[in-house]
Amino acid sequence: MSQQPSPDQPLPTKREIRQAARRRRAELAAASDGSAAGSAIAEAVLRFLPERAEDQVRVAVYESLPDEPPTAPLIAALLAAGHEVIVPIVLDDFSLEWTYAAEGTIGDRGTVARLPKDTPPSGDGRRWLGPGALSTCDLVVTPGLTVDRRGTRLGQGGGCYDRALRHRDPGTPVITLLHEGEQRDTDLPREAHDSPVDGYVTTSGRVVRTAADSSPAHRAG
Ligand SMILES: Nc1nc2c(c(=O)[nH]1)N(C=O)[C@@H](CNc1ccc(C(=O)N[C@@H](CCC(=O)O)C(=O)O)cc1)CN2
Ligand SMILES: Nc1ncnc2c1ncn2[C@@H]1O[C@H](COP(=O)(O)OP(=O)(O)OP(=O)(O)O)[C@@H](O)[C@H]1O
Repeated sequence: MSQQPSPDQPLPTKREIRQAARRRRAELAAASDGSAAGSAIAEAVLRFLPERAEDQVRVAVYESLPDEPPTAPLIAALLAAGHEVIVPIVLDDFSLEWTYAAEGTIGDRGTVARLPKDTPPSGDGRRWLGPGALSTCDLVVTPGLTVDRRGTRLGQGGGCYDRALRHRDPGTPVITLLHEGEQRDTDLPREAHDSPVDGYVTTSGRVVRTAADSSPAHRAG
């Protein structure tokens, strides 16, 4: 995405950018080869794993919705390599709760159906790991509609990841998955709660590290 702002037009709001990004996502998803995209993402994210990847690492991912860059092959590849994968459930206050992803259960949960707090886990042996589980991860892979060159990420607007990322270890890299073409050349609006990401991976398998930024919002919280 590369809309150039014109000097006499007001800057678009997050809401306007989000609406345009959702429309664009629907078009890109319809034109995308999901199977190639899933493999490209899995390969690229495995390459992004921190150095000690020969050991078991813990990675936070999410279960993708139909228009999103597909995550099922990534989750399967991480599990096959012996890593731990946690995925989020969203609670009614838009905070995220985490549970282990297990092969065979991928995609069978409503990842955006908000659950009342204190809902017991359903399914064999599943347990909640607590919102703080993100602090134990070696890599966090987030959803997002677009990311700019400074690493500002625009999500679905619930603020779920903005809240959740406050729990991560400041040294843990955070990357967003995008369809190729969703990256943004002009700056997104950044608010104090927005936690910039370290990079993004596209459905073409491109790994892009976003510029380090020391603005006050960086690593906020
Ligand atoms: N695949 C995927 N999982 C994800 C996210 C995402 O973007 N993609 N999230 C990224 O943050 C979190 C969920 N974000 C959410 C943001 C808004 C609403 C929401 O407003 N829900 C409405 C109903 C929406 C519907 O049914 O379509 C509601 O509960 O009233 C829910 C979840 C966690 N899991
Ligand atoms: N740490 C927080 N505590 C409370 N509210 C927050 C926090 N972070 C964000 N919010 C609120 O969440 C709402 C959505 O924020 P924003 O538009 O930045 O979402 P987003 O980044 O697109 O969504 P997401 O993080 O779910 O991908 C805003 O009203 C914001 O004030």
